[in-house]
Amino acid sequence: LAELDSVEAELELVELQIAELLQKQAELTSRKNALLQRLEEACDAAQSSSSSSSTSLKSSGANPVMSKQEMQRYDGSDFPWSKEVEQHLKDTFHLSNFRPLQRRAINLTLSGKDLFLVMPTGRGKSLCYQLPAVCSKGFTLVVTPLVSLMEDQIMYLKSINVPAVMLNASSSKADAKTVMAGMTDQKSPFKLLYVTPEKVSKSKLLMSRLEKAYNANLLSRIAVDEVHCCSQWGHDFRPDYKLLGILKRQFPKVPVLGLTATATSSVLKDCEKILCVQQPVTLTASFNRTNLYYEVRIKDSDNDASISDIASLIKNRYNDQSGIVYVFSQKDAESVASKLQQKDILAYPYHANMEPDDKTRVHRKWASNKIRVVVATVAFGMGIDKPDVRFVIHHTISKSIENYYQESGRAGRDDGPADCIVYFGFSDIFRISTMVVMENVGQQKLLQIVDYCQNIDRCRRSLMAVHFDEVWDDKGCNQMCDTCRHAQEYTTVDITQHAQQVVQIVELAASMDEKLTPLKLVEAWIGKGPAKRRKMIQTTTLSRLQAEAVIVRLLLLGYLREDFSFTPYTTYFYVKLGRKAPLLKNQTHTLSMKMRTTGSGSAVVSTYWQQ
Ligand SMILES: Nc1ncnc2c1ncn2[C@H]1C[C@H](O)[C@@H](COP(=O)(O)OP(=O)(O)OP(=O)(O)O)O1
Ligand SMILES: [Mg+2]
Ligand SMILES: [Zn+2]
Repeated sequence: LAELDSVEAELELVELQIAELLQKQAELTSRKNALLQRLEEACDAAQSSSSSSSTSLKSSGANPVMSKQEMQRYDGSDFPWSKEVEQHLKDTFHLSNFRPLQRRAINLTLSGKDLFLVMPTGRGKSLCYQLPAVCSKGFTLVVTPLVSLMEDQIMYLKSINVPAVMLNASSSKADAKTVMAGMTDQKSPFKLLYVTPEKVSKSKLLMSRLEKAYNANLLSRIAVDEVHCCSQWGHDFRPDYKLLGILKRQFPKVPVLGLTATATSSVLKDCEKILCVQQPVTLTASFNRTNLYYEVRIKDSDNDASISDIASLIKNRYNDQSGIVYVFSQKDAESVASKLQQKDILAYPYHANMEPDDKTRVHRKWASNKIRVVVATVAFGMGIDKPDVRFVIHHTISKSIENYYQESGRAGRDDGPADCIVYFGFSDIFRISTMVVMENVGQQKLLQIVDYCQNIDRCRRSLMAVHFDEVWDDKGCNQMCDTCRHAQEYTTVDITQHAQQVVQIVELAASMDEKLTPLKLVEAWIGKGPAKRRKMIQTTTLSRLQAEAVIVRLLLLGYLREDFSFTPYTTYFYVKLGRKAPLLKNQTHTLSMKMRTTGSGSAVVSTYWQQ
């Protein structure tokens, strides 16, 4: 029986090793593919003539239906409509330049192509149908999921003297009648008609008017905003969007333009089918915000210098500039704001529990530059569209990379340089972990952002890109993240022995039926625990920060894992051995991690690894 046990243990070990190798294989394969893609792209660029060679690289937004050269033609301004387009950009929309892909999208749709446009939020998708609408005969039909979005757009268009109307469940009979009549009026009393998908699927009257307009060549274009709502795979499925295929079937000559910020290719494929558009050109703007500098600073739980660090950044580097400091809780919002105030910084707190009037007041003051800094929870989000935010500092990590991307992305909307700095503290991981414990993939997502913070193997941008199905190579970063900027200062350290020590402590605790919080684990290991325990374990020579870093690494890699325990008042996070822990018993198994050798810049990071 004992022999059986030992064979089974060995078998388990082998299986783990196989799993590890398979994972490594998958990683290498995906890196190989990314490199092959780049090579193909480079060859493509070098090959100037043949227009038959086509690529289908999602990362560069290219299309199987169109060659690269053909596509580039649409970046030009030698189309019959180009003069008019430029004119309206400046005189009607009061904008000086196009943002990436806007001109291409506008030229494509004005050429009559069916087009899917994928761009991150706030990058300017609306202009890509509003501007063509103004330059075309007749009107553009815009399908939008929410009446509030419609109202916002119509208010904006009225303010710049572009006539636009809407039809939805709450339109009055008289309004609807005027709109219906206007649709076939050769003088085009409006350039854009906003409707809900329900109107299209339920109103025969609307369809009959659209048909008349179509026959009179007055239906110039169909824009389907938030097009991912068509697909059940998307996160916002709307049943009425499923019926919008009728538009292309009835009005085949009218170009369709689908717009979304959701980039998944399976969703887009689904939308194509539902809208009955065949092989649309798909333009995917990168989610990479090249003007943002990403940086992670280590927060020392022994001696939290983050507040004074933040204060000195605000006073020196961001003197007189606008920014946001995101914090974990309402309590933190109050306390961090008041600590900053003590350091003579005019910072106001903002959180969900404030009176609506107070919230509006803080937002207004900040938007009009009367105050420069808001210390906020994530409640400060919706409707924040200040262009000149120069810094977004996270006093505590976000709960996922997607959240971090959105929150930090409020910086630099004007395309000017801006900084996104996150303070990464060991104990914060477990504060958030117990908060998201009920969410389905909460832990998984949290570990991803922890990996983002701790991983200095790779460019911060490329770690983020994975979440948007993109490949941003490290060169594209242009040293706009701290790992790329400080690549010289890193060294790879063998942490096998450290890992073995940690595993021993966890095993010892388990044998004594003691539950270990991460804090207790660190303290035991650095020799700060009760004397009795200190005798039984091997303490480390590592500093506290280094010890924490190793433990986080072991959690990320699966040598340790979390174990939650609920009381009526709170949730506890305990550390247990992970499924990979047995691998450390194997003599040939080694573990290493990259560490920063000497600190530069902030005093907060300087405590990393002394060689
Ligand atoms: N070329 C440009 N130059 C400067 N600002 C621009 C340009 N194009 C658009 N904008 C501004 C106008 C808006 O205030 C802001 C957001 O545009 P908008 O079209 O509403 O974004 P969007 O539709 O892509 O985002 P969402 O996915 O959130 O709907 O960008
Ligand atoms: Mg939009
Ligand atoms: Zn980088």
